Amino acid sequence: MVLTMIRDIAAHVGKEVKLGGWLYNKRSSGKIQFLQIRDGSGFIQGVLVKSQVSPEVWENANRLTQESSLYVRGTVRQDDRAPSGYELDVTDIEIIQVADEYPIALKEHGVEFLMDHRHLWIRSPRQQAILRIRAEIIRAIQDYLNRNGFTLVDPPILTPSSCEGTTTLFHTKYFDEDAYLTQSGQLYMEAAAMALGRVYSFGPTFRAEKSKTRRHLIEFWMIEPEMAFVDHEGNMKIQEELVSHVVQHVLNHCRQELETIGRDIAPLERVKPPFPRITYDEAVELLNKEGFEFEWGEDFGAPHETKIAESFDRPVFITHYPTEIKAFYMKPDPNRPEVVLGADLIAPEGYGEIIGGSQRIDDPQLLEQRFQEHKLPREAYQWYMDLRKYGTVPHSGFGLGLERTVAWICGLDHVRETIPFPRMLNRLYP
Ligand SMILES: NC(=O)C[C@H]([NH3+])C(=O)NS(=O)(=O)OC[C@H]1O[C@@H](n2cnc3c(N)ncnc32)[C@H](O)[C@@H]1O
Ligand SMILES: [Mg+2]
Repeated sequence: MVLTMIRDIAAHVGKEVKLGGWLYNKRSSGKIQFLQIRDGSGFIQGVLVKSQVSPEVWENANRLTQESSLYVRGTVRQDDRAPSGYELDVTDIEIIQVADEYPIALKEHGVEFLMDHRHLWIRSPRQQAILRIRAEIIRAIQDYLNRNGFTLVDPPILTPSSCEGTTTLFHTKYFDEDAYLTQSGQLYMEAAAMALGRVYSFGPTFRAEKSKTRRHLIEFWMIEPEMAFVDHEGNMKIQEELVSHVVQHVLNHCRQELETIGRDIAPLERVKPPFPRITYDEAVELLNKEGFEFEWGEDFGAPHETKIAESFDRPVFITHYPTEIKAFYMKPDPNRPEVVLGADLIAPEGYGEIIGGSQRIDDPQLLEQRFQEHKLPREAYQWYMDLRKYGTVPHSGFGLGLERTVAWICGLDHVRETIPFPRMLNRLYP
């Protein structure tokens, strides 16, 4: 008798197998019970015929409650009517534990209730499907970057300074020094790029954002490629190739999961390079034509990004933002210093910014000037300044927000479903 997993059941048609799993649901028609069993790798229906099993086994089936854990033995039968294509003719049930009354019954629940029970909610088919797509997106990102000469480099989580402004820093003590949870691995990736050429980091980043929106998390995961000798346009080319590769990978490997969550894949099938590029100036003009009263120099909010994206059938780069509203490290356009050589990538369908990136300042004098303008503690950035003194080169990079990318590709309403245990304003549990 082989102990197998539901994902491998096709290899055992006609044979008796043993499965370990949980009872997802059950129904009975008097002399026959239908057990929906899940084992983490999939779902299968177990059919129990009263006349063909011992009274003990039949009684065990009666005792099972939602999410009870069990071993079940039976013969695998191919059945095209079954969602998985197979059924199990059950011969034996060994109960591991009869679960207490399961709080997430198979009916609608409020969001806060589900979030309070996130550690159980992730067992539902929909949440399993989203987490599987998230994992495939991570796999596709690493596949693309590893195949294109990038080296994974891990930046520190505890840092002495800010990267993306000082208003969203998480402060902590580092013995008797002040430290901050990383907002972005970028500055360290710039150092790594001067060593290894093309690098990327993939890890959690932290922003003490007081924003309670469907796109903001307090702890989110970011992929941050950094490339020596790559300019602004080269940076965008890599981004559009990466995002297109990821979407295609999900379409090729996650059809069942996309179906489970009811995702319309037509918008995803249009995600192919090159992506359109629109300058900040052109975007401001578009918004005003569309009835927004938008002033040059302001930053775009979600409604603005949604309206801009509606003019395109795939993700769109907005380039050349005003220098004043962007981070200190962004290289100004030599022909027009009031704008920077950077871009945000805006996803369609109202998902907004999924990537922020730019070419970096490589001139030591200009960087010194920026430290002063942004009132940054100079000593904490001495190492970063050294990169401009010992062989500075043109270089660029970007940060892809994993959860926003998952939300867009899955077509979800809120980023809370994109991460196993979301950290949001007023949510630190479970
Ligand atoms: N290496 C780099 O060049 C990255 C750069 N230092 C950076 O952090 N840019 S970013 O602030 O726009 O954040 C990048 C992306 O990170 C995501 N992001 C940024 N902030 C959040 C929050 N609060 N929640 C979820 N996702 C977030 C979003 O997709 C952004 O486009
Ligand atoms: Mg940004």
